[in-house]
Amino acid sequence: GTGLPSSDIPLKLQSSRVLSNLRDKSSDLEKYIYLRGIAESNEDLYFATLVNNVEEVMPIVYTPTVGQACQKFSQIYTAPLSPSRSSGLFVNLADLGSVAAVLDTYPSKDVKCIVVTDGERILGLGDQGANGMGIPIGKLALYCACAGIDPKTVLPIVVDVGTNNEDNLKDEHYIGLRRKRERGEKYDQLIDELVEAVKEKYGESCLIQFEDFGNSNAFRILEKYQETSCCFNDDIQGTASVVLAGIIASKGITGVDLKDHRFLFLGAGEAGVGIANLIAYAISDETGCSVDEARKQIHLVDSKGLVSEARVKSGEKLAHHKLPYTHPICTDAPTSTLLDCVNTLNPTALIGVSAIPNTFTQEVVEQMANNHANPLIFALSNPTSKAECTAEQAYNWSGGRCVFASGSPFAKVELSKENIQTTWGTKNAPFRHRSNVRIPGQGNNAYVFPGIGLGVIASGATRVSDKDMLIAARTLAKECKSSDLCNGSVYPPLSSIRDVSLKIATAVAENAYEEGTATVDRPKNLQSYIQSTMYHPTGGK
Ligand SMILES: NC(=O)C1=CN([C@@H]2O[C@H](COP(=O)(O)OP(=O)(O)OC[C@H]3O[C@@H](n4cnc5c(N)ncnc54)[C@H](OP(=O)(O)O)[C@@H]3O)[C@@H](O)[C@H]2O)C=CC1
Ligand SMILES: CC(=O)C(=O)O
Ligand SMILES: [Mg+2]
Repeated sequence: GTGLPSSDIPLKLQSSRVLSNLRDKSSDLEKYIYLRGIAESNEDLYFATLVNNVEEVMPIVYTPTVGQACQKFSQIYTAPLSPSRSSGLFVNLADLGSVAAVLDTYPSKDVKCIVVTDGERILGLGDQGANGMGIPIGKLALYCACAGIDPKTVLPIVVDVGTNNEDNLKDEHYIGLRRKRERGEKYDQLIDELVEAVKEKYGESCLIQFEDFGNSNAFRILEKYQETSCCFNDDIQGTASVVLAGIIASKGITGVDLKDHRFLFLGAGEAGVGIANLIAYAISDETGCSVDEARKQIHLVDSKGLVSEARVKSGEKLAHHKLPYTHPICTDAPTSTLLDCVNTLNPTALIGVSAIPNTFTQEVVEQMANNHANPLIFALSNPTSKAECTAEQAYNWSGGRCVFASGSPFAKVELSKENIQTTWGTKNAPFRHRSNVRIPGQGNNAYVFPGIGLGVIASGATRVSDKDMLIAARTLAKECKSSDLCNGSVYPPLSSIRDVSLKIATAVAENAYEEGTATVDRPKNLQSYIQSTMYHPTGGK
């Protein structure tokens, strides 16, 4: 005998048992812990549960619950004594000089996809140090579930260089280095050694996704490795792609072309500047104007106010990534508050990536809705507790007329009849909301990074380009159908994510062949080939 129970329970049945146990748990964190246990003991069962119930289970393994799990990561940590696939790999400052040997401790040898964080900016929750491991684990779970990347080929990494989070430093259970963050040369050396060791061990086509680094490192690291290694920064580039997709798709509701929008961002960090740069690139690609010209219709607000030429002239040293957006603003125009900026700049789209909740106030949303028939209101900060406003607020304050998207999921909103204004839509809009139900789309990079990764891995691409992000955005936008738009969503349902990922992957792989970065011979039928490489949790003893 096998020593296993005698009845051979099919995976589907096991998975429905997991789901019913999950529903019995009293908190989301309990659900997270329960699922982590299953991931450790029965990978196929874990993925079957996630793949078949993505809308219900994703908010547990990913945002918002993963944020809470990171904050409690040291308390709930029960991983085995040696690194395992489901618990990831910690590369510490003390490993400088021997990072390759640390990679050798990982059970999988055929690694194709890595998500790495240094834990400094975990969602909108700030520095979580080594507890940030929840993020690479969660992101890679989505690679496997949403794009069929083989779980045997993924590697979650935390680069532990210390933390400035005092609560962690004081916590006796904290699993990370108990010191302040390394900011000097050793930091750069450690990242460099990791990138080189990955290439050496797993090859030039092993994909590295940089995730949730603080912005003083994120932009630098991306610039340093983008042209020489197979990598991208998900917060800068993946986010940009998904948001651009939502804006393109929103034309189906608003009738407004991408090039005719005026954008105002709350937040001028990785997500803000990443999105702004890709929008400008897309407008330039569509209209033939220069990227700098396109940037003139984009304004950013940071923690000190509107990013502008006046701030540079006053001697303020603005971060490098903000400089392309230091536009001249009429000096007597009020810009002290977000509401002032909305009045002065008259944006058609308001995009929140500040991690500061409740900043899209009733006045701000009402002003957007006074100015435009269907303003875009994207509250993209994660987790839910950091969202600039809720779906319900955005819809109610705009009389149901705004196009809303959020970083973390919000439930559908049913507007009371008297709260729906009849003046929605513009004469160009091919589609207008007709019902009082809104299903807000999730403007989260999870819609694109799995598909991009699948395309890169399947073609053996050795680089990830900004064009890949543009292509992924356009592909995703096409997958948003009128059945989605009629509920107010600018994204397809998450239940179709594997199909969406396959399409994104095919487009990205095609681009790798065009750009000459692919290393796998081009198959005759690219899409069916990529589909044939996708992992399906099938179980079996
Ligand atoms: N939906 C999605 O897919 C994604 C969502 N995000 C979310 O976006 C948020 C920001 O992430 P990221 O850009 O990487 O973080 P960064 O730290 O790089 O940037 C944060 C930005 O917000 C600004 N900011 C801080 N406080 C205020 C304030 N009171 N008013 C206006 N602006 C303020 C900061 O200003 P300053 O520059 O002056 O410090 C900075 O420009 C997070 O919550 C994250 O979860 C991120 C990636 C993907
Ligand atoms: C979604 C994501 O990557 C973030 O909030 O950081
Ligand atoms: Mg992130």
